[in-house]
Formats: sequence, C-alpha cells, structure tokens
Amino acid sequence: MSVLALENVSLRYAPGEGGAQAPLVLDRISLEIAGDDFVVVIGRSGSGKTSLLNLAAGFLTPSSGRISLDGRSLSGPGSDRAVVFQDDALYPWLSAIENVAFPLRLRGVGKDQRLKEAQSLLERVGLPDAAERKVWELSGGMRQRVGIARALASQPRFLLMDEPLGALDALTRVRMQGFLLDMWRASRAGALLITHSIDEALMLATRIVVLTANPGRIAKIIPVNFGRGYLSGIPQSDLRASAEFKQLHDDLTGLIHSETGLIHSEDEGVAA
Ligand SMILES: Nc1ncnc2c1ncn2[C@@H]1O[C@H](COP(=O)(O)OP(=O)(O)OP(=O)(O)O)[C@@H](O)[C@H]1O
Repeated sequence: MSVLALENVSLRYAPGEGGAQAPLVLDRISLEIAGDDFVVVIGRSGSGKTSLLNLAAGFLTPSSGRISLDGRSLSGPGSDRAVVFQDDALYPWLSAIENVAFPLRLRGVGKDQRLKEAQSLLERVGLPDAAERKVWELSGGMRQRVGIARALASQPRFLLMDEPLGALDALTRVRMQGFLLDMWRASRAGALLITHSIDEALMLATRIVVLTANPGRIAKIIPVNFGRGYLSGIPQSDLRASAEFKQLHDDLTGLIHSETGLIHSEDEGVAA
C-alpha cells in the first residue's frame, strides 16, 4: 500500500518586495496518508490548509522538511496524485466524456480505448447518460462528478481534494459526501480532503487533522469511523443522529474555538 508522508514540513512563501522574510505559514507538519486513509484537514481561514494540499500535490516545495511517496522524495506533481478543486475547472468547450478522457489522451491512449474508459468512469460516478453533454448543461453536482471521474482517469494512488463540495447546496452536498465515500472505497486511493465543515469532516474522515492558525500547526489528530459506518450500510442520517457524532461535533467545535479564538456560528464554516 502506498504512503504519502510529510515529515516536519514547514512553509514560508517567497519574501516580498524589499526582502522582508515572509511569515511562517506551516510549522513542522508531520502526517502520513496511506492508501486506506481518508484524511480530512480542518482549521480556520488562513491556517494553511490549501498550502498543505499544494505541498502534497507537489505544486509547492517545503521550506524545510521532507515530503515523500513510498520513501522517495517528491520532485513535483505526478499522475500518482490527482487534485480536485472546488471550482472543478472542466474544459467548457469539451463534452463530459471528452473532459474525462483528457488525461488518457495525455497518456497516449488511443481514441476508441479512451472513450471506452471514460464512459466506464462516467458510469462509475453515476452519470451513464451524460457523455455528450456540454459542461454548461450539467448541474454543479454533476460537474463535480465529472471532475472526479477525470481525476480518477489517471488511476491515482492519492486523491487530493480542496473543498470539492464547497460550492454545492446543502442537500446535494450530503448526497455527494456519500458518493465521495463510495468512490474512495472503489478507487482504493488514499484521500486528503480540505473542508470548512465539521459535519463533513466527521462524515468522511478516517482521521481529522485540526490545524491551528498563524502558523499552521497540527493541534490534534482525531480518528473517526462514521464514513466506514456509511460504507457498511448505515444511513448518513442515523450516523449524524448518534450521540457519538454529536459529542465529537461538540468536541471539535470547542477545540477549534480554543485553538483559534474563533467565534463559531452554525456548523457550516469554521472560517467565517
Ligand atoms: N501564493 C502565496 N503567496 C504568499 N502568501 C500566500 C500564498 N498563498 C497563501 N498565502 C498565505 O498563506 C496563508 C495560508 O493560506 P492558505 O490558503 O493555505 O490557507 P487556508 O487555510 O486554505 O485558507 P482558506 O480556508 O481561507 O482557504 C495565508 O496567510 C495566505 O495569505
């Protein structure tokens, strides 16, 4: 099983004009993500969540520390790690199936084969009839599914997701959480997901990483099991109604308050 490991990773962005040292954004983060992990990172706005994901993706290089995949230091982005953003960034001039097939084209897969594989991926994400639709003909949830199908086309070992459900309405978001868990299990890829929602973190994660802000440090890592409960057949509504879910929700809310000094409102959004 593959392991993506961050060891004592710190990050400062490049100095600004005049050479003043940029502030420390992430401070000595150590975290391992294995192929059967679903790690969710939560923390207030500016705590460095996106920076952490960009480091894991290889888009950024740590200022100190090491990031490795199966023991080998990362040297940049790679097809072993697929990234899904909130704004799915599909190619609007291509149909759904052409979007999904795009990474296969880059890999040199022939046209017939890539359309066959892309159609099978669209079926896996529950869009068997969407192949010829243009991006603007798809709902937000459908677009995110196409984006995830495209990410899966490169058969990544890790799925890195930055607020992938952040732009969706509440009902679609809950449905898509179930979908993400199903995809995670079927793809056997390790997952790293960033969210502002405590509820979403609890529903999806096998481990929740709580980041402090200024600089981003790991305040706590909490193992959770509701996602696995969903995959074993327990409805999300039952899991959310359980005393354990509510207790953990309260604990996390308290922790994020105490770690960040945040005034916390509703569940959705610890960042406000
Ligand atoms: N390209 C960049 N250059 C300089 N500073 C940056 C850059 N990107 C982010 N930062 C700074 O790094 C810190 C962490 O930003 P980051 O986007 O990683 O946090 P976040 O937790 O994802 O925030 P949010 O929840 O608002 O998306 C912030 O202070 C931000 O201003």
